[in-house]
Amino acid sequence: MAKEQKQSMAQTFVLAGSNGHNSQQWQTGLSNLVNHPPGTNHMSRMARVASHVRQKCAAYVLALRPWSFSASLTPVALGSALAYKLEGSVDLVILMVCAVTVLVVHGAGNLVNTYYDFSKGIDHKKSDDRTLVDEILAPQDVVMFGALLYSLGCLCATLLYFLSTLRLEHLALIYFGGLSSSFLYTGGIGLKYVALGDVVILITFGPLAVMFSHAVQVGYLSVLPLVYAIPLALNTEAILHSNNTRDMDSDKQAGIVTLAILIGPTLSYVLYNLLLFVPYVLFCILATRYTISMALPLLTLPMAFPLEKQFRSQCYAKIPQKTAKLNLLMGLFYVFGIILAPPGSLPSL
Ligand SMILES: CC(C)=CCC/C(C)=C/CC/C(C)=C/CC/C(C)=C/COP(=O)(O)OP(=O)(O)O
Ligand SMILES: Cc1cc(O)c2ccccc2c1O
Repeated sequence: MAKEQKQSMAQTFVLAGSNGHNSQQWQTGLSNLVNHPPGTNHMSRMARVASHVRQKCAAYVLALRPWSFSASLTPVALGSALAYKLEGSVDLVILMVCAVTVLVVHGAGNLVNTYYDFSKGIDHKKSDDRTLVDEILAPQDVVMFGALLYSLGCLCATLLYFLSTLRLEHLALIYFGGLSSSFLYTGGIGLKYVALGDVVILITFGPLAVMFSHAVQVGYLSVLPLVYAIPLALNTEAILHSNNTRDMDSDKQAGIVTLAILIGPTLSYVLYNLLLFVPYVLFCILATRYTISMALPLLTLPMAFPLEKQFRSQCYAKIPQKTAKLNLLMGLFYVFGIILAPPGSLPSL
């Protein structure tokens, strides 16, 4: 094979990697490169392979939409903080494994969402999620990656069974509840497409995830984490609601129904404000009635007002991402508030 021919083959591979195209093309390019074509500089070949592996890895990480991960990390931190207050200590290994479990199930849910939104023609060139629309990854890559994450989640849940004293049936109930919600959000019956996505998010990213993280630490199920999850769950739902309000027109065209479509733009604005500001009202009540450390999340109020203003002006660009940033900070301050509360000062059931 002539040297120029091999170089053009390598270039095809470069293009396949950067534009995406399909994984078969990428693999063909890769095997051609690693098959040591004579006359090609070994180091530059290796550098190209390394660069493409890096590009592919970056594509997989971006497909997970990591900006949304605050939504699953804050409830894990909250559940562990509550366990710390109740039991006086937390097991850091359990905390880490629990965080990875919830994170990978969330990530898998995002991939299922990417796959089904694309196959139903809901995602388009102007969508936030263009992993498949722009051919950054092939649908088969997304399916395989999702299956890998679900398997990793099951492995972590098994590890948690051995690390925690929580009964198997309780652990399995919450874990598979989270796993099925993450799939059914867009897969199977597709709860998102029949205006039930908001309920799924409120439950999974709120009570379910907080309860899971609390239960693996203390070894039993309790209703306390469900109550503490309320302010955080409302704020997390604000992320999704802003997302759905932004996508209202394209979702309508695609023939799906979301809560934002059902209630229209004006009530959507009212709902976004409720989801954004009711948690602050709850923190004010907790701070004045119980302990001042519960006022810590109020430090994020200056971030909430610009979001309200941006939503009111119907300029929805990046509102979900900005709300997710607020979610992370509010969640962290909430957790610190709980940790710093004097013993016995927090409301208990
Ligand atoms: C308790 C355990 C073990 C796990 C819980 C783990 C969680 C939180 C699972 C929830 C997974 C889930 C429902 C993911 C869906 C994520 C989501 C809201 C995607 C956004 O979907 P769209 O509304 O289509 O947004 P885009 O328009 O940006 O695609
Ligand atoms: C991608 C994505 C998008 C969202 O709007 C989310 C909202 C709440 C929780 C998770 C979300 C998410 O993972």
